[in-house]
Amino acid sequence: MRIVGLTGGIASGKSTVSNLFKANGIPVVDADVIARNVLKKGSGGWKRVVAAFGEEILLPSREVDRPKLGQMVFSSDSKRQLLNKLMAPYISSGIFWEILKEWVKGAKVIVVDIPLLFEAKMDKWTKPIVVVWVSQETQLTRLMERDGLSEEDARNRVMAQMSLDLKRGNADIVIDNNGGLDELHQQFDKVLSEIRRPLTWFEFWRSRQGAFSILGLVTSGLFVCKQLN
Ligand SMILES: CC(C)(COP(=O)(O)OP(=O)(O)OC[C@H]1O[C@@H](n2cnc3c(N)ncnc32)[C@H](O)[C@@H]1O)[C@@H](O)C(=O)NCCC(=O)NCCS
Ligand SMILES: Nc1ncnc2c1ncn2[C@@H]1O[C@H](COP(=O)(O)OP(=O)(O)OP(=O)(O)O)[C@@H](O)[C@H]1O
Repeated sequence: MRIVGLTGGIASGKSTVSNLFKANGIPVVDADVIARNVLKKGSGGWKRVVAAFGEEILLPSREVDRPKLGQMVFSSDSKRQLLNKLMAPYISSGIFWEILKEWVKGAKVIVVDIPLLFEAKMDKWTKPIVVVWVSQETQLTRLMERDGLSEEDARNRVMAQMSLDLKRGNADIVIDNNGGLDELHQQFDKVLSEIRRPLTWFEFWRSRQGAFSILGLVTSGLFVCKQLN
């Protein structure tokens, strides 16, 4: 199985690109969706986060007030590190199970959309790594427009992540998303043909089909040995 890493910065266009993958029949594991489930009322992650940050982060419904928690953690490095530490084990195991589900279904190529792929050192598990890159100016403009944030709040969120230029330097494939959607689609078509190229042997053995082939080979090998004895 080929596990493609999709990353970038906040509001650089990862979800826009991952929707294109889905529209082309490639399964996508989305770390933001997994992280949202980790904070669902009553879950293990919710309990740990509420114990650490206090009930002031809860709405009257006792769901986490996400904008309030966001405001807290994106303006304080220590609070953000604490939240990351509490949530990381749940997020990584959630990603693992989602990948396993796709493996069981027999997927040959999957995309994992992880905003903090490099920061969380998960880049070693994915190949190729696709970085959706924009200039900081475009990033701030799109972030402020999409989430209705002030410039200060938008800057805090951008600064909470590794710089997009550094991420670009560690990418196998870069999508420059500063232009319009037409330009993005043109680049995406090239990326799609790149990630659909035939699997390497390593990727094949890691797929469900490969594992069954190994099982078949071992079983027939054992059968032949038994016949010879
Ligand atoms: C702080 C929270 C509650 C704010 O929620 P909100 O709905 O406003 O934002 P949302 O979850 O949609 O995230 C938007 C983007 O923010 C960025 N982001 C989220 N968490 C972090 C973080 N800890 N550090 C840096 N950037 C982050 C990502 O680019 C993400 O795509 C939420 O982001 C959260 O639970 N973060 C911690 C979990 C995490 O690390 N998520 C990233 C998945 S790898
Ligand atoms: N090429 C483009 N032209 C114009 N707008 C775009 C383009 N690509 C993305 N956008 C817009 O920019 C905003 C951010 O894009 P998107 O939500 O895909 O980013 P993201 O990287 O997934 O963000 P997050 O890290 O917050 O999840 C959205 O409002 C989206 O519609």
